[in-house]
Amino acid sequence: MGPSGAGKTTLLDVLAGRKTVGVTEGSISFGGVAPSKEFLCRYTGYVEQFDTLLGDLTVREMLLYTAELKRPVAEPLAAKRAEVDALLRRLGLESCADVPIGDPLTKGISGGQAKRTNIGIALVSRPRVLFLDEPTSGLDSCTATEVMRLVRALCDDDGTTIAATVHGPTAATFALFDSVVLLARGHLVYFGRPGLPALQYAAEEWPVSRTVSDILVLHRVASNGFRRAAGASQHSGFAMGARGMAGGGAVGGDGSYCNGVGAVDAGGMIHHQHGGFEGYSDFGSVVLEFGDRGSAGSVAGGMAQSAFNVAEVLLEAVMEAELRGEAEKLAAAYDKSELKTENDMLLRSYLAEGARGSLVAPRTRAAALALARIRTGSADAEGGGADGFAAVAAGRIEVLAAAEARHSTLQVLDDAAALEVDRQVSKELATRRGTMTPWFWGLWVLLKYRTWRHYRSVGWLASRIVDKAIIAFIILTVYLGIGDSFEPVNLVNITASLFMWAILPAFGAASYVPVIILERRLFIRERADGLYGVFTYLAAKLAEELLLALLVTLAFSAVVFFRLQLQGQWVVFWLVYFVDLSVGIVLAYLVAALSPNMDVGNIALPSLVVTLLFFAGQLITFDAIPVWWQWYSRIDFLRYAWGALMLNQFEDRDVEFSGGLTVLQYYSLEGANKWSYIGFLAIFWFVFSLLALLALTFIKHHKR
Ligand SMILES: Nc1ncnc2c1ncn2[C@@H]1O[C@H](COP(=O)(O)OP(=O)(O)OP(=O)(O)O)[C@@H](O)[C@H]1O
Repeated sequence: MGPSGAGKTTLLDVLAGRKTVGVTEGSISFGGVAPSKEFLCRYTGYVEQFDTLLGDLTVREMLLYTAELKRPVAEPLAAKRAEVDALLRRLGLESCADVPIGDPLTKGISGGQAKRTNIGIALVSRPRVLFLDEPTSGLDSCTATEVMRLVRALCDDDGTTIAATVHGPTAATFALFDSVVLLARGHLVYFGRPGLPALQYAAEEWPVSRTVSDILVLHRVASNGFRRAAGASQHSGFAMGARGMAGGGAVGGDGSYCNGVGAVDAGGMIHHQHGGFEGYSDFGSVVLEFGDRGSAGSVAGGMAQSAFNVAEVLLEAVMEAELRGEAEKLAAAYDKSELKTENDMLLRSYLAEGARGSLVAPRTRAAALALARIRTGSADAEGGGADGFAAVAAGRIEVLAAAEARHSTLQVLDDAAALEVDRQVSKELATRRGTMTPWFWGLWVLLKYRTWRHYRSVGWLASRIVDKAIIAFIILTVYLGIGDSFEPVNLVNITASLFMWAILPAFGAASYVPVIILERRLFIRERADGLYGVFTYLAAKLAEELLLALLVTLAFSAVVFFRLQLQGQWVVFWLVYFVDLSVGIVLAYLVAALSPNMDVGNIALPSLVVTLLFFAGQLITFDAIPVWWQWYSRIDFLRYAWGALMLNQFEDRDVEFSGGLTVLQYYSLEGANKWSYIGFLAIFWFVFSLLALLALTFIKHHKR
């Protein structure tokens, strides 16, 4: 927890191995050892602050898609379905299971449902650790509490370790956490229990001004009971109680705190016996009850009640310190505190215990601390067993906590199952594979869920067919029947029609750029989640596009070739068109992978294609190109596409064209082989594919 910019997401990213920029110091241990990238991909889940879902899938499909990619291939589909159904039930998503998720423009599920779907995605593979970045952001307080209760249940029921960032939790939400890391400007200012203990710490250790007076009062009330608090406080006039505390009462003061609800007399305090206050929980909040003047007994009559959110007080205090440029002071106070000494001891104990220690970590801090003393061989504990422990407990830890700690200790030491868990975790930590499924399975799942859905989407299909249909229509109507006329006046028309046929797929490829850029956030998340590798992703994208391109090019090339009455082989005419379009698509992917954003991507590809036009051989013949530009013509794939079409048209009838030169001589194509040219085109496809693969793998536009 911490104010905006405190470093919450940064801390989470560092822990989850998702930080891509900056220098990180220190070390991170999972189960006692530094985690590998592969372990983090496979055995941890990360729910980002913003939704990264596939809008055209339903909630159930989204979870099943993830399950098929993240759970073992050997597991039958029925078992995966059952797991997804159980998750839907658990996450309260049954009512919207078959509703398409939607996107900002097409309303699908609600914000809370989307958040729960994201959590479901992270849970599909039953991760050891679940990271949640502001899981409650954008949700109303009721839904937020509901989501966090669900998360708490995951921890309680499955033993999943949860690390979540929260910005301004409700009292109820705050109470769900076992411990809180409070950050300010990237510094750790508190690490311990939430609620009153945190308040107590703040009151004692933080050098803050205004808020501290409130904190102090509360702290005294909390730790010493009302009697002493009343005596000490000149600030507040309120009656107060917290569930689980010794009692409640009205505290006299000057009324400054109680918003004019009616203060009791200064210095006066009356006990009241109103037990069982409606606090949200032991540590989440303190309930303030503003009573009638001087009459705490009449709690029922005319009483105003207000919940005091400890998280809010802490945040307010931290923000105040930040505003005064004193965040470092809070951090320094923590560094010197007894709390830090205790935390360090706990940490050493967990590290020493490794996987077993962290998995069987006791629930309460007091118990954990007692355990730590035993584990680290503290003098008190060396007395042995329960007695030794009781000695520790007698000092600073309550007897109840001692019993709990002893129980946990016995569990740690005696439970054979813990050894098995230990072994299992060690195996997981040693994993060398970031993804669960082989590449061909990943490819199949991507095609099954995403491509199949695209192929049923009119919008998706239209964006890939209509442009080619329009071009084919124009070429058809403009150049109709010119292909078999070898009159000198018609030769330019033929070369021009072939030129247009060769270059337009490259221009049209601009429409494939957004696919990669718009999906970038999803791709990064799914890759980091270990759903698939870059090769699988690229292969799926290309398979999806090339299959459609195959059908579209077959249809349009047949109509154009025969209606224009072009010469040569139709199969060459089609093949050039198909390979040319494929090169354009993969070039678009390469440009998209290199482009930091849509603006750059949109301008980059058309600009590049324009430069290629100049050197394709039709606007200026190869021999006429200045020598220092000829290299560019050699690596211009459009030159080979158009060249192959020209060779197909004229190789059997190379008529005189200009200046005593035949067509192929004039365009420097004489002696060239159309199949070699098609082969060159194919090489471009492979080279661009490889470059796109490298760019997608190594270029990280997403800085976090
Ligand atoms: N320990 C640190 N050392 C140096 N810089 C840090 C540290 N922690 C965070 N930062 C920097 O502070 C900035 C804010 O961090 P971050 O986005 O993690 O904050 P946040 O608490 O998640 O904010 P918000 O609530 O607005 O999302 C980032 O530029 C980050 O790089």
